[in-house]
Amino acid sequence: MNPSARTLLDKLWDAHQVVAETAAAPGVLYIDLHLIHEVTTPQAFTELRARGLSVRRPERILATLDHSTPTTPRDAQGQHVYASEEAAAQVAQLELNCLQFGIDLQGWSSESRGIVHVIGPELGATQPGMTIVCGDSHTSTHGAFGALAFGIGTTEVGHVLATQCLLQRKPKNFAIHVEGRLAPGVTAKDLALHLIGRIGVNGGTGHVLEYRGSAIEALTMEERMTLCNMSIEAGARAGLIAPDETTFAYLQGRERAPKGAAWDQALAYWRTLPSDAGARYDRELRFDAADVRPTISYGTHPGMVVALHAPVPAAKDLPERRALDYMRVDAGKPMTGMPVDLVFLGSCTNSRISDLRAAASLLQGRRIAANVRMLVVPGSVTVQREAEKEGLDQVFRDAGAEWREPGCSMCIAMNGDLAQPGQLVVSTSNRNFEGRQGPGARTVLASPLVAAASALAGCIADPRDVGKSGDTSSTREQAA
Ligand SMILES: CC(C)[C@H](C(=O)O)[C@@H](O)C(=O)O
Ligand code: SF4
Repeated sequence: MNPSARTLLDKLWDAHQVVAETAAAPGVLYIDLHLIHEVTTPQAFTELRARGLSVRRPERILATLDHSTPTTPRDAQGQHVYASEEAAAQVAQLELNCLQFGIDLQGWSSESRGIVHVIGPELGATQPGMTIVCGDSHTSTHGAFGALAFGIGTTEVGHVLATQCLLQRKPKNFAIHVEGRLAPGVTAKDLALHLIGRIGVNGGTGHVLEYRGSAIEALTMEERMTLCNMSIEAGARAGLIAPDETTFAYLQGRERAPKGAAWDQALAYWRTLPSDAGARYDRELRFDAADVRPTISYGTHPGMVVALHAPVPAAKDLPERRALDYMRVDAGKPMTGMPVDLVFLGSCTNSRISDLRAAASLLQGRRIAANVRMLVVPGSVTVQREAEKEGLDQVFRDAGAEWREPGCSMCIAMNGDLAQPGQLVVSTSNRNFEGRQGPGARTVLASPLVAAASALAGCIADPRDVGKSGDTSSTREQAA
């Protein structure tokens, strides 16, 4: 054991802690990139105004509109149709705040607008070695690049706006080693759900999860983002993956990535970031990628998951019994075959181009079931344009799905996209608590492949069965 060996987290921390933490006080961490959106910023700007403060480094902020924005086209008068006055006011307020404080906003007219966690990487603003914060829990997504990225509260948003620094205590190191290869039809989403099922929704509390091993190295950047996105659902402060050639290839040439000599210099630094051999972790977990099967949630938190055809486990306590009741799920039976009302393909977990391609590969030349409504919501205008260039929008429309404008959409149901009470939604998003997708709505978290297969079958179905003769109806019979 080398006592000076450091983990990726240790290195990121050491490089950004400008005042050391003591037993009595947290340390001061310098923040490289601050992401902001319309929901968690209004009070922070109000506070700045009240104190007569300016924004310390406006050029270090990436601002976008995503949560409250409608995903339907403008009306006949060319106006956006907001779900509520509150939603419209949030958007107008961020527009005004950005204007007044000199912040560049990816607003309605920007070709770069989209879900904050989709556009950061897309623009190359998210880079290895950075500290990245946002008033949003799924900031963990950006850890896929070897950046220390985590969610903060609205008060802290104000601190970062004013000082570009944050008071923080260092989290602990938790290594998740995954060796081998995911089987065909098994995705990064399945891996994330499987992991949360294993360690629980509080399993990562107080820790940063560093995903390691051959199975992680084999993932694309978009798959790594899906995995890191859900770290917060395991209770972790953040997720991390060491930057490697896959990371560098993804970033090179992107709008905000370093160029020329600055690129070479950045690359040299980024290569020093991976955890040293012999570095010590506070906790470690190992499993084989081959253990992961297509996985879905059956309850009302992302830790209540089950392999696609496996029986739903019996409730262990009162909250679990309540969850099964709410979901109208029977213990002892598999989820496959359960009738589906809605399918949502979108959110910062699974709305990137590879997610849309995966779903489209199953929907191509087929029709979704008559009882199902399917919403396809690209994560950004960039994803939207690329999908349209490839003709994926037409594949979705021809299959009977709705092709929408980018935004958080039905992931959070604060923008007009929501399920009706009692409706069952197979959703590629990351949260499934009671009412998340609308009052009384029942959410089943799944991969884009499972979502597409379920849309086709009209009930929860296995993507590996699509195209096999008589498969989907036989799943339905099984349930009856
Ligand atoms: C609105 C925001 C504070 C919230 C979050 O922090 O995650 C949202 O993005 C969510 O997914 O629930
Ligand atoms: S897509 Fe969903 S999880 Fe992601 S930032 Fe938006 S509301 Fe939060």
